[in-house]
Amino acid sequence: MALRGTLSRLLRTQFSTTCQNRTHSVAVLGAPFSKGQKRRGVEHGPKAIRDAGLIERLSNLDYPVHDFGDLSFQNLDKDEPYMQVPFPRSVGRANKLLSEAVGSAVASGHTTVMLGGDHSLAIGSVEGHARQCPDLCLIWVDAHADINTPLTSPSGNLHGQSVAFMLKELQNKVRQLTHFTVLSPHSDILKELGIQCFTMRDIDRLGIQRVMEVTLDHLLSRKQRPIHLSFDIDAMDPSLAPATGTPVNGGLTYREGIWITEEIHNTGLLSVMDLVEVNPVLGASREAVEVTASLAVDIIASSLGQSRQGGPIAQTQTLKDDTEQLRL
Ligand SMILES: NC(=[NH2+])NCCC[C@H](N)C(=O)O
Ligand SMILES: [Mn+2]
Ligand SMILES: [Mn+2]
Repeated sequence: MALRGTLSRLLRTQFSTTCQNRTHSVAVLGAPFSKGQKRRGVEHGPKAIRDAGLIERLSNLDYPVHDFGDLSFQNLDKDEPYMQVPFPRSVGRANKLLSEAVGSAVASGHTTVMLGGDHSLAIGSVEGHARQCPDLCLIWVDAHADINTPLTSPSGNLHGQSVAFMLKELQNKVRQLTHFTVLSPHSDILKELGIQCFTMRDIDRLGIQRVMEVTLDHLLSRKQRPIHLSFDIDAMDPSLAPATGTPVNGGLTYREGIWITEEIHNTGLLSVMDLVEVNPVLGASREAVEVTASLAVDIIASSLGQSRQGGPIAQTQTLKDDTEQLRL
């Protein structure tokens, strides 16, 4: 009994250090995959984001950055559609590979950044993360709720179904995975499932500051949980992120996007983030592609603590300033 007690304490300690305190090092993982939808080009997302200077930008922050390069996804000769769903086996395989890669990056103690690729990759990314950190919470920033099923999907594409797959697949395996927040258009099913959701109208009404306050309170007030941020670049207004497959007018402003990521960074709980749906082939010009990719870099860097002035957010400096203000 005593031995079992000690062992389980030891395992608990290991588990909690794996899933907390994760700003020591960053792992970057490219996932050049596009078969969660039918348009070509989104597999070049990781290269476009790296070419826009991601690694250099992250290196200016305070911790070591490990670029693990791109996963290599094999092409399957035979991958017949399932109902309307194209490439079901390719998506399954890619996500299995990604799940393992994300899982081992998290287990090694890195805050992990997954560069997509299309948003079907969140299935594997969240699964790999959840295996290590079963009590994670998920923040989904997107112009779409991605909660279609093969029956309800207008396109059949799996990148519009990732959240549905997570709920279905993971609810038995990872029972605690009930803490979701989606920042995206309203959907009745989200309400029915008790998933908190903020639409652009909510953001207009409440302001992004209040929206993030309520979101983080909902997810973290009872318990500090590791955060999985799944950021679809199409959440940003198409004037800022034109090179993407399913743009929607009236998206987030630059400052709203950065506010979201700053607030997530400030929790100190970001554990894994996905940055998906940058499609360099769909940009109308080279400039459109560069603008989109460099916005992706800004979003990632800000999630990892880059201040608006460029350097890391100096926590101690902020504290000191506050104290001095109090003394005055
Ligand atoms: N990850 C994305 N960009 N998803 C777009 C989904 C679009 C549409 N709702 C569909 O199911 O096909
Ligand atoms: Mn989307
Ligand atoms: Mn999406």
